[in-house]
Amino acid sequence: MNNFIETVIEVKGLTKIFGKGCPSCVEGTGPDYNTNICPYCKSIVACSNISFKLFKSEILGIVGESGSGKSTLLKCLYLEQQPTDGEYYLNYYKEGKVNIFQLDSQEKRYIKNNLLGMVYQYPHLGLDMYISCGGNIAEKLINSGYISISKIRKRASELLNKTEIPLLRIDDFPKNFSGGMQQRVQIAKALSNNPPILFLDEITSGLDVSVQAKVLDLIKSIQQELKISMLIVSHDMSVIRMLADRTIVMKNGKIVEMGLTDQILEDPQHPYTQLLISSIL
Ligand SMILES: Nc1ncnc2c1ncn2[C@@H]1O[C@H](COP(=O)(O)OP(=O)(O)OP(=O)(O)O)[C@@H](O)[C@H]1O
Repeated sequence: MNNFIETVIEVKGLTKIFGKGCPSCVEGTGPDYNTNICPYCKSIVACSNISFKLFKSEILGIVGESGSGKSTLLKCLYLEQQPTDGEYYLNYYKEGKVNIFQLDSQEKRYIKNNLLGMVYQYPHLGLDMYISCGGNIAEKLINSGYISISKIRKRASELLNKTEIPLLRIDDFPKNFSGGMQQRVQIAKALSNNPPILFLDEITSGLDVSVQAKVLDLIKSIQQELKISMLIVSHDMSVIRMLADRTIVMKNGKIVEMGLTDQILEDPQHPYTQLLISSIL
């Protein structure tokens, strides 16, 4: 843990409620009640008072069953969704002294284009299937300030090389690629502007087991080489076991357990975590 001393993200009290909400939403939902639906106003409490830190160069896993609030949390952090409440600090932006959720849309766009990368579960969310693989990467590079065509092409080639996509496919459309290859193009695109932080949402769901293993290996080697901080969401404890240094376990919108992945695997404290782990043993 000594390597993980610098905090790159700090999240405090993040809550996202779908519906009109009421003062009892947060207290009336969660794993103790086995629901994320408020019994009083029937709103959905997707994320409930979530607080954690992401450290420099670590992979932090977020695991939980479908509906536990993982994707909503990631969407809030990638600034695609505005939370109902909470604070979000990035040490790469104004030395971590400004609550990112309170910024205007222009500043949020700057942060998305320069500091954050995202790899989605479904490649069509991260890629335009009808522009070339190189064109997809170029789009992101242009958004982050690249203007020289030759530099863009050079950077795109470097990224394809890093993500093990044959260079001769640079002008092909991602719609003609296999699922595993589409995920690798997404990873190349997400890395193109050298973001210090990368979010990954269920990136291996829907891939064959052998392809899953290759994508996970790629993520691991990229992280080791580039030392970027990653937040990886999965419902699959074996994905988290393979990648994450620390793990957050979520259920019904709340954190039930957080700690070193090895510790959580060896000595899970919460019954829900014990259940998740028994599923992979
Ligand atoms: N736009 C929305 N409007 C209403 N409810 C939503 C919306 N998005 C998510 N929810 C609800 O919020 C809760 C958390 O959903 P979320 O997608 O974050 O969970 P998850 O853990 O990522 O699960 P999955 O892996 O199935 O996506 C669920 O009950 C979901 O139905």
